[in-house]
Amino acid sequence: MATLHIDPLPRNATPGQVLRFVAEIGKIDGKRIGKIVFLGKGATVEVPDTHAAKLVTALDGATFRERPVRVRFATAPKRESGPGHFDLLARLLQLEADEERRQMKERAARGAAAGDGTSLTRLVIREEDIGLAGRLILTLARVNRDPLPPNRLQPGAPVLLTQTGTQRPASFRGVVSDRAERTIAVAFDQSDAEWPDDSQWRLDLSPDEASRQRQLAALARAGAAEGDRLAELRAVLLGERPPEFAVPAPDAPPERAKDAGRVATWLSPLNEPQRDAVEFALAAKDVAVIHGPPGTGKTTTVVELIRQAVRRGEKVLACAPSNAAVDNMLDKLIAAGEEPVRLGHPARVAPHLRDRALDLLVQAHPDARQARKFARDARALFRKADKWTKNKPMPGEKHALRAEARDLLAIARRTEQLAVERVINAAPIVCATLTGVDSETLAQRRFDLAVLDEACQSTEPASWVPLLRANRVVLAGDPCQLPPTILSPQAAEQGLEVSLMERVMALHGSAVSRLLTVQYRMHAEIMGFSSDEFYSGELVAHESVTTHRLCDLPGVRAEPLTELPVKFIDTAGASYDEEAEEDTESRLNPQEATLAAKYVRALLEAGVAPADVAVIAPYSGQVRRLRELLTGTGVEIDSVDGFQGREKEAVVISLVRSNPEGEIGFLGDVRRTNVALTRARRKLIVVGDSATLANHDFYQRMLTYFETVGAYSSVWEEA
Ligand SMILES: Nc1ncnc2c1ncn2[C@@H]1O[C@H](COP(=O)(O)OP(=O)(O)OP(=O)(O)O)[C@@H](O)[C@H]1O
Repeated sequence: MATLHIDPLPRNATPGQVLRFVAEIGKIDGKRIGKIVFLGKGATVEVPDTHAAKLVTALDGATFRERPVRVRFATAPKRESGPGHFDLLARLLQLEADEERRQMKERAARGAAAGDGTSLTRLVIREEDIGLAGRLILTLARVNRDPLPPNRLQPGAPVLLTQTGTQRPASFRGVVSDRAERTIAVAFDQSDAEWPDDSQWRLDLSPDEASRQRQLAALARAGAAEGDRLAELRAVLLGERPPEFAVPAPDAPPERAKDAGRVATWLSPLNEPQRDAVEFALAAKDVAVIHGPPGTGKTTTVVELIRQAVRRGEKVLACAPSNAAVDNMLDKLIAAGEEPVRLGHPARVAPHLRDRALDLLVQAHPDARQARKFARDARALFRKADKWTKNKPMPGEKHALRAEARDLLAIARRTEQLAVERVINAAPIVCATLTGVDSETLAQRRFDLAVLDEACQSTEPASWVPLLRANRVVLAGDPCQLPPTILSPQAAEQGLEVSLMERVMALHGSAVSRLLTVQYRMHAEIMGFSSDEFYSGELVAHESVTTHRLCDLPGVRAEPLTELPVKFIDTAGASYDEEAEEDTESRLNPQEATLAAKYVRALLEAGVAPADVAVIAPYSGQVRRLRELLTGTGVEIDSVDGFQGREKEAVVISLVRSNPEGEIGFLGDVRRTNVALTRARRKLIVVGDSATLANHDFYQRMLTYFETVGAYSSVWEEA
């Protein structure tokens, strides 16, 4: 097979479309084309050697969705080398920062204070508590105890708490640690600050400037590196040097096989392609990529890889772009018996995993207890020095006391730092978000291996933050699932949307990657559309899931709803019109929400456990409406982004868009829909308006698929 590179393509092009394009224009039987190795703003496609030259001639200059494409044999796409590349990324980060500020200003102007969901006003402090490793936790509520209005202050969000109604308002930076219908809890590092408790307060979302600074610093270091491991890794990741893999010498004794990545004892039951991927990644001296469609066990494989690396005495940095994805990996590592340390603010760690958070582990360490004692003693000395006002102390005595207190404080800080180092040094696995790999905590510490899960959801600048400390890197992800969120269209256009993983795959293709294709999640009919559309029909359902149904679960009644794996309910013609949500820019569709909620209740009535059901909507306005409708059911309701990497037995999707103009907004990024459609194990229910959706080829094909598998129904039949 030869490999061709086609670009540029629209970001929402699907593998199915690209393969059809190659087949039609190149006049070649679609079955003869191999797979798509990579798809981003360009595509790398495998084609038979005998047809390769002919295809390049036919396709080069042909138009794909009205834009001409360039087609050539895949060699490293040209990038500026070294500093040029990193300067460009730094400029794109700056564009993104400018756009973020512009949008915040615009929202503030439009929403005049609380209306845009980024602020909560008229708050009072209801409770004070100490938690999350000695932090002050304030629980705030509305003065009149009303429910909080819709807002974007999610747990983990950085916020600014400001006193209102005073001349010189105090303000404090914190992190949202919990949220309920009427209260919001915020964690503050300054546990001994003065809190005027009879005041009113406002909370504002504040931009995460620290994360951007870390990325800029990482880019500067990566660009300037010379003569060290970072410079070598950079050369491979920019395509200036081919990646190297350890190969066993033909006459090497069996015990040397592990040098080439061979695994003697498997720690979990992986299938053959997953084992091959682990060994391939262990043999990589620079970089390896593990990619595959939803549910093919990328995270499962990465967890085995990390454990095998640790068994070889290596230190591993396990990262992902979001807190949810890091926790997903952490969860699996803990379930496997590992004891990783999780960096980051404890409020951003899922509550059931917080005992692995660095701050909490340090707090329990004997050195840290000693440090707290030194700090207490120092404060006592300061107080003593301040008290001597009546009886005149000996000359210099106050000064000496203060000097002693300062020395003690310095010792306390060093002792605390030592405790941090000891906890981290004792852990072979450190987990963090990409930009949570902070230099203050990790100091000069290096890792043998950095693993980046959900790597396609990260921008390249963020990926360089952990790479600065790693000798080798393994990237795992799926270019057909969610891309990074970019606010600035200009930055996206100039390349910020292309993840490091996509770029590396485009550069080195299958020489650097292993593909997983057997999935362990979805019934074959749930999988079918996604497989044809995004994965050239290559996705295979493992026999343990091919025909599994909801009614096979204990306690679930057998009826059509639980026996059939897929159902699409078409709301066309029923006037279920979408609306813009008041106060935010989001969308909702109230009647569609009611219909989706009706199906959720029917599933629960049939005996499906609430924890096994999820409702997904692409718009946060609809998510909020569904949460209201399903309060108290225990069913999880979230946006697509909140579900990437996860699964449920039954999933109900509300597609929301329904308008006479046929506008589908960001449903147009079909990778988002791919994620939504591939979360269900045994039952997928989709509610949507075919009259709006069918204006778009992708959704037209989705509707045809639902018809083919007998899953199509109209809301009129349901009434
Ligand atoms: N070899 C295997 N044998 C049995 N079950 C497996 C195997 N590999 C993965 N699974 C199961 O398949 C499901 C999906 O695995 P995992 O979450 O690792 O996939 P993923 O590729 O990371 O998914 P996504 O693309 O959604 O992030 C999980 O329930 C996992 O336990």
